[in-house]
Amino acid sequence: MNKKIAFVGAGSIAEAIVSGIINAKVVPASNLFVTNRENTQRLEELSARYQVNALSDREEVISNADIVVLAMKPYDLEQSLSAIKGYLKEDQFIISILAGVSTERITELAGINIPVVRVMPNTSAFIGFSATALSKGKFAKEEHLLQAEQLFQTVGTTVLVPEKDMHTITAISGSGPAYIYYIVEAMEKAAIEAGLDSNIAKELITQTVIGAGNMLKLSGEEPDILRKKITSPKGTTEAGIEILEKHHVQRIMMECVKSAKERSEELGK
Ligand SMILES: NC(=O)C1=CN([C@@H]2O[C@H](COP(=O)(O)OP(=O)(O)OC[C@H]3O[C@@H](n4cnc5c(N)ncnc54)[C@H](OP(=O)(O)O)[C@@H]3O)[C@@H](O)[C@H]2O)C=CC1
Ligand SMILES: O=C(O)[C@@H]1CCC=N1
Repeated sequence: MNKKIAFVGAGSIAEAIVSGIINAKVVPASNLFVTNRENTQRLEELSARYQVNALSDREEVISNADIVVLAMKPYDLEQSLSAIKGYLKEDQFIISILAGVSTERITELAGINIPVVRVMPNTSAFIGFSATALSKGKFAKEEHLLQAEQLFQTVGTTVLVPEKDMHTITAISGSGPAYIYYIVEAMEKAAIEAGLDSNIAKELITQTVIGAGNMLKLSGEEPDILRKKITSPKGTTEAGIEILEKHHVQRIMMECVKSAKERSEELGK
């Protein structure tokens, strides 16, 4: 892709995407520009690690870009856009990865009819395994959506969705890896508490998660069927799942997603 891409925000998700794009060799590092608010040490770090153009000069970063990726926290958006809006042009387009914030709000803050594509990736972009959802705003055309999709296909799988679904998607696949890590943390603690060597525990648990993920993707079977195949009558899994059922863990997970979705809605206000 022969486009210059500017990241405004140089945090964990910006790095995951930059790393994924560079590994996929679709956009050369020399076409990637990164800026942030004040942390120059972070910019130096990214420049050394990925050979991208990591610069404090926002004007240089924005005015040379074809695509501007907004990657700051939602509550920093207003201040950030007011600092860069003077350099934005209608022949560029914005990709926003901010949780909760609508394309309409971004256009309003940008103050020009610039195309905006809203994207929700996750940090697995770092290794090319993001699950990314995209939707286009009022001024975005199919070509913008297609370019954004092509870009995010380099860091994982993509789906096109109506913007109204973005809050739910943010709660499911944007935050989703964190829920899995949370469970992994607990499994590791239990294994170590039971006397297992921590490296052995980590290796077994990581491979278990990878295996379960690949089974979901490749076996064509529903998760409850896969689970039942592991659960022998009066066996170990049954004993474990009984505790999860007793504590209503599925219902708690549903509440977790609902709460994350509600937070996404709040962030957009
Ligand atoms: N982390 C994740 O898994 C995901 C995050 N997102 C979304 O991505 C966004 C970023 O998240 P994350 O990477 O975790 O956040 P981080 O806190 O890691 O990074 C935020 C970045 O924004 C920069 N920033 C803040 N204010 C400004 C400003 N005025 N101008 C330019 N840059 C600014 C910060 O710079 P400085 O350090 O100099 O202050 C920092 O580099 C959020 O909106 C989040 O909703 C979406 C999907 C997944
Ligand atoms: O926690 C957050 O708000 C962001 C959005 C999705 C993942 N991290």
